[in-house]
Amino acid sequence: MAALYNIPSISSSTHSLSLPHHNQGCTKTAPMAMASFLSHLPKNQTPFSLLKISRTFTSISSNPTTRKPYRNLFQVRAVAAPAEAVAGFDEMAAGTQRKYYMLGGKGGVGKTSCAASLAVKFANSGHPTIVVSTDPAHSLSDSFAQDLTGGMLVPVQGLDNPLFALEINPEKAREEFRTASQGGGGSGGVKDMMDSMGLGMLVEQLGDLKLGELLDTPPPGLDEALAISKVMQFVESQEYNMFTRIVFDTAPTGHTLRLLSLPDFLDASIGKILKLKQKLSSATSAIKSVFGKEAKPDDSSAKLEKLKERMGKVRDLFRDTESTEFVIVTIPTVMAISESSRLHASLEKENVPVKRLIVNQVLPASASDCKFCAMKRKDQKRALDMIEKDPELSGLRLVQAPLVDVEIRGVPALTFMDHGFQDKIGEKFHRPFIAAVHAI
Ligand SMILES: Nc1ncnc2c1ncn2[C@@H]1O[C@H](COP(=O)(O)OP(=O)(O)OP(=O)(O)O)[C@@H](O)[C@H]1O
Repeated sequence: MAALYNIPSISSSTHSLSLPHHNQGCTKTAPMAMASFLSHLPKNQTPFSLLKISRTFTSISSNPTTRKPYRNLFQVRAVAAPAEAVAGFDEMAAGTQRKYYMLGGKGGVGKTSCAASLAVKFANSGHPTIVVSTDPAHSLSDSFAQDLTGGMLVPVQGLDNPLFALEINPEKAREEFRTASQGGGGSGGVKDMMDSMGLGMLVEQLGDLKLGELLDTPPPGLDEALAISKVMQFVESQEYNMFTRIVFDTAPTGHTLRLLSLPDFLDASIGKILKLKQKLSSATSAIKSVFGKEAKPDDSSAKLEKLKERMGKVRDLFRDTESTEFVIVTIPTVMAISESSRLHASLEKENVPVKRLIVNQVLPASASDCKFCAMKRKDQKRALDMIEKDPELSGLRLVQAPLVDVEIRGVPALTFMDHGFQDKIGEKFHRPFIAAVHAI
């Protein structure tokens, strides 16, 4: 368990983090993020139309030698109308109380990019933040252009304030379930022993469900629920109480819905497993006493009970209106909006608080008026009108994010995306947005 989440220790008195490697400090690695960002630019090409990147990087190369902190070396600026480019995220960054944000929606709509962008926004607003991907198909590493696959919290490079990221390995979470279900001296052990005595058939007869199948195929959503429960365990500890924003990049819609129904499913299935274990263990004790063997204590039932309890906590977290908000991410297409509407209905049914809808990849008005763009914009407009009429979605606060013509990777790009977010309230739909990343 400890190996699975090798979390760096935190000195709460100084609010600084003891990092696993001395050179991973948040303020020292902006050039790496920038270098990584720049590595995606085509050679000898003026960068993309939406980003103008200053090529004056002399200070970047000198810093590793001088070891001066990189604080404020880079700024991402909205060149067009910065005053109006107020991020729709601002409201979410307000307040000092700890908040959990779960971002979810249809596959590929930009959940990870928005979760990463939101986390950067929180950190830049002074919130020590943790962003966790619980989506079994991770892309948070790609989004931050950093390797986050090590099963430990990694400081995100290029920020002044603490932002830590983590991708949770679903295979390890599943393994944890198998271990808890089978347990030392549990059904597996019992079956092996009884097999060795030629009594394996008895185990089959005692089983009132296909135990093997259940153990080998954990219920859908369990890996993600376990991941969330893990994060809850450590962030609830004293050591982590400085973190005031926890952002979850969750798996696509279907998975989320299964996750929400999981605690009830587990109540039923764990109940069955426990019943079966009881039958097996009393049969085994009787057989062992006949053969004069000592019965080994079985702690797997306690583990299963614990698992059930942890899943219950995840269920409660999702429904906690005080501290939690589920943010639906969508794109302006009829299909995505229809799915978001269904997702909202299901979340409401499950009493999960939803206040906001992020509409990502909205075509900016500045995009050239080629036939394709004009058609696309018309199409998007139709989809956005659909939101206004949709009984599930019309009541949500709408945050729009522009479609950008660069791949969103690394902190500067994610910050740029944050500046591009606009609140629909008081805004005319479609605003040109141009950002410049400057090395000062
Ligand atoms: N506003 C945007 N403009 C341009 N590209 C974007 C935008 N948002 C996301 N993308 C790109 O779309 C792709 C998918 O984004 P992302 O991984 O964030 O989606 P996702 O919903 O998390 O996907 P999955 O469901 O596979 O986890 C990425 O290549 C990302 O860079």
